[in-house]
Amino acid sequence: MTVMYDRVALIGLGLIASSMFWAMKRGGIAGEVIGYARSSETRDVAREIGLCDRVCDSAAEACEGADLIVLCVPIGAMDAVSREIAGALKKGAVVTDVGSVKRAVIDVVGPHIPDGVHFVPGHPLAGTEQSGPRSGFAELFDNRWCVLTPEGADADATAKLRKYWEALGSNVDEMDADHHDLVLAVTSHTPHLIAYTMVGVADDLSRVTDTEVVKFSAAGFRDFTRIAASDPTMWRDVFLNNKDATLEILGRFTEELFALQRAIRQGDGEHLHDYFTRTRSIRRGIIEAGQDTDAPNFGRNPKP
Ligand SMILES: NC(=O)C1=CN([C@@H]2O[C@H](COP(=O)(O)OP(=O)(O)OC[C@H]3O[C@@H](n4cnc5c(N)ncnc54)[C@H](O)[C@@H]3O)[C@@H](O)[C@H]2O)C=CC1
Ligand SMILES: O=C(O)C(=O)Cc1ccc(O)cc1
Repeated sequence: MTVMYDRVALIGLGLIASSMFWAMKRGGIAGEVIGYARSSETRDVAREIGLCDRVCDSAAEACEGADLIVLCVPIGAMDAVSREIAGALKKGAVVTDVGSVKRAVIDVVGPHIPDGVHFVPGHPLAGTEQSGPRSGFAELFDNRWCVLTPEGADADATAKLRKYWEALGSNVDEMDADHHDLVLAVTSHTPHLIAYTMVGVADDLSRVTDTEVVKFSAAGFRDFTRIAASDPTMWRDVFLNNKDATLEILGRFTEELFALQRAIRQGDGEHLHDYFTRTRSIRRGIIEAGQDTDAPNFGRNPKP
């Protein structure tokens, strides 16, 4: 139990912020946690369930005197909240964020950060399809990666934020923001779009009833429906703000899909078999690296 920051401000009180709060409480990592959310309903829920030591009615008030400020709002709201808090940030404070896209956040938040305040962008690669102040839990970040994209930010501020995420349970890596956005386009953003599409296709298919879809959902499709139940605002903002990388990956995806479509039409079993053999090795690689979160022993593997 080591207090790393005397006062932490969480701006936006949804899945990620509430998980951070419970993880901070679990580890005794923050002296005091102050919260703010835009809607009064969310602030009322937070007060009711004891989410944050104090909940403020303005973002600026929540940031007064804070040593660490974490922006936990959808990407599209990052500009507005950083504008709101800029005047309240104390010298030496560290501002970070948890947004799923990094370049766009750096572009909109960076200009509002005053001299003497450090901005170290971040992204915990951990989440669920749930959202809102009641959805968080302390274990969310355990054994998951958190990527920091410091781009020349103060080395001490970055090193301390790294230790903070480790104290929350994560493994931490550093990356260039554009590279982060490309990696996430492959591993998270495009897969979400594909899940949204497949569930949309099932919903559109009038010859198969909704009841049949529910009744006969195989495990793969059930995973798609879970992912496609993710927060619409958050995911709209991800695609609007990681446009180039997502479009590049989608272009490659549709090319491969067309090739598989042709192999099916032409009865080219060799093409299909070779392709599926190659993709199988990716899954095996994930399991060998101890990153299979579905495995019963996940989280009990030694940290890499
Ligand atoms: N949900 C997930 O699985 C993950 C989400 N992220 C990122 O974390 C951030 C937050 O996501 P979640 O916690 O899932 O969202 P959420 O929807 O659960 O919570 C978002 C919070 O922000 C508040 N908010 C929205 N607009 C606001 C504004 N203009 N001013 C102040 N508050 C505002 C909402 O009222 C809500 O309290 C997003 O940027 C997302 O890309 C990162 C990793 C995983
Ligand atoms: O629920 C899932 O499967 C996720 O993929 C969660 C998630 C969503 C967004 C992120 O930026 C990181 C992780």
